[in-house]
Amino acid sequence: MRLDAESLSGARGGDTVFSGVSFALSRGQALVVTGPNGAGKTTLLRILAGLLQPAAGRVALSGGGTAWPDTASASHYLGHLDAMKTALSVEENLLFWQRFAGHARMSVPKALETVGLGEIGHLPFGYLSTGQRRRAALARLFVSHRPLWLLDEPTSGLDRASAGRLAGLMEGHLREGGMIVAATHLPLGLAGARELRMERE
Ligand SMILES: Nc1ncnc2c1ncn2[C@@H]1O[C@H](COP(=O)(O)OP(=O)(O)OP(=O)(O)O)[C@@H](O)[C@H]1O
Repeated sequence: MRLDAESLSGARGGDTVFSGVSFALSRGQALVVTGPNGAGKTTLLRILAGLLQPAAGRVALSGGGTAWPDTASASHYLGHLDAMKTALSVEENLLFWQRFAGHARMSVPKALETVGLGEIGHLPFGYLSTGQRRRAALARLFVSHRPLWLLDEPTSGLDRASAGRLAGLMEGHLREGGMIVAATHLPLGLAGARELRMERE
């Protein structure tokens, strides 16, 4: 499987945010996207996820077969917001995501253990601390399999131990042949990841 971004431009509100972004990613590879606030990292991730149209250029996923014909179907997109309902329990939220995304992988309790939240699946999501919310959102990556992880500031709100745990989980995904594009202001601890530095236009 291979992800190709060719001469991508991104625009928001009619203004060009970035242009001429090209990269290729194969199984087992990660790209870390860095740059100042407003450089277009989130815009790029949303284009890769199929949530925004590029202003120019194209995104192509090859080798995904009928299960993963494009990046929208092949990816987990983890944005700034945790995309969880505060009134539902953590488990209920994750069950929803598992049914929605399909390709069930781990059970919800197992995914919660994986992110170190084994004890609190029964709590309403709204009761969780900032870092616990982020970890619960990260559990979405494990309840359903998607080969491409698109992660926007994945360590935001995480303590050092949780960030280290996430680095290990991301490396596990790469070892299994997955791909990761992650926007970040902080080092993610991903050995061998390439960097795409974005600047404000
Ligand atoms: N919905 C929108 N309408 C108009 N402009 C937008 C919209 N969303 C983002 N922008 C603008 O697009 C530019 C790029 O924003 P983006 O969120 O992609 O940057 P970023 O690199 O992810 O920043 P940060 O590091 O702060 O998360 C910014 O100037 C922002 O104000």
